[in-house]
Amino acid sequence: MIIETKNLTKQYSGKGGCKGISLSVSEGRTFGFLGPNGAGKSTFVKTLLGLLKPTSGEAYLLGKPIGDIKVREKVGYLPELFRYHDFLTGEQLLKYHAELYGLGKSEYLPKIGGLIDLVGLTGKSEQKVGTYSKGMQQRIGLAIALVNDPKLLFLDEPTSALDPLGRKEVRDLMLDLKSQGITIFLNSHLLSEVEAVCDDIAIINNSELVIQDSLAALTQKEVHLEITLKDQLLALKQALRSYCQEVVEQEKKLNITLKDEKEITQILKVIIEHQGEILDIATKKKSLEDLFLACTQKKGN
Ligand SMILES: Nc1ncnc2c1ncn2[C@@H]1O[C@H](COP(=O)(O)OP(=O)(O)OP(=O)(O)O)[C@@H](O)[C@H]1O
Repeated sequence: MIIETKNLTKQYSGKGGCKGISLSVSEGRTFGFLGPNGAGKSTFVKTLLGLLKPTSGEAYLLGKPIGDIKVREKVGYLPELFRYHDFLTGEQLLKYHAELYGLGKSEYLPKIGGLIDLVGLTGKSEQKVGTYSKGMQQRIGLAIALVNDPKLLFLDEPTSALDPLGRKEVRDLMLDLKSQGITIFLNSHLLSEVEAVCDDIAIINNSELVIQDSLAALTQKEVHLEITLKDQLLALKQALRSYCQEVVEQEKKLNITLKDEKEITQILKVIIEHQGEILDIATKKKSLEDLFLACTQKKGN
């Protein structure tokens, strides 16, 4: 496991923060960490990065207890509330962070230009960061997070300041980094972004972990089928009940829940065998939004 925590707790004077979080992230995966505002996401990430001291519990990055200097050299971080040195140019800022990572000039100089291009700041590297727009500042932050060629990358709301085109570019960049085997820990409120790039997710609510699994397992198990028939057929409904997890009837509409989409063909066969005439059919898979709402509305949010 590249990240592993056991009952990790960080509270502020006994309140807020994150509580008793036990989760694990496998190497090479893109992990989405979700939760409502104030749920404890940033606290958890800052604790893993050694920016906050845990109140209790254990945490390991790359197999070593948090705080290990050698491990920090392999970790990249884009904070949620980024604020950089206004008086430096983009290029100077990147060089400064490369040196903070202990990289020698011969290591970092050849890659500065490539990083500037990668985050879409071509032609802007000589400009002072103080004159950058918020989106440009977030882009330079992303370049800083990549300057040490991290094995593990923490991105806290990496597209919050970007326009739709910029969001797509960063999404593609995340997919590219993933294809290079980099593990990404992504905090995001944009569920469509999480659905597009993440393999696994965890949802945190009121400081506590509610759920953790692969995105596919959490969102694609059940299929909901809504079928409108020309006539109500009692024998058909009875036959369907023996095949489906759940059949709810609303006049001529049947709302059917199946364990798997492979069962759709069988359902259609049963309807045809019973001379049922289908007027309309729609399928709906459980979305990440449904899951998020179910997990975060339970405890009174
Ligand atoms: N420095 C602090 N002092 C006191 N309480 C804090 C501090 N930082 C965070 N908290 C509290 O801890 C809880 C979790 O905050 P955190 O910033 O970790 O949430 P988050 O999930 O990242 O929220 P958001 O999605 O809004 O960024 C909140 O109740 C917050 O008020």
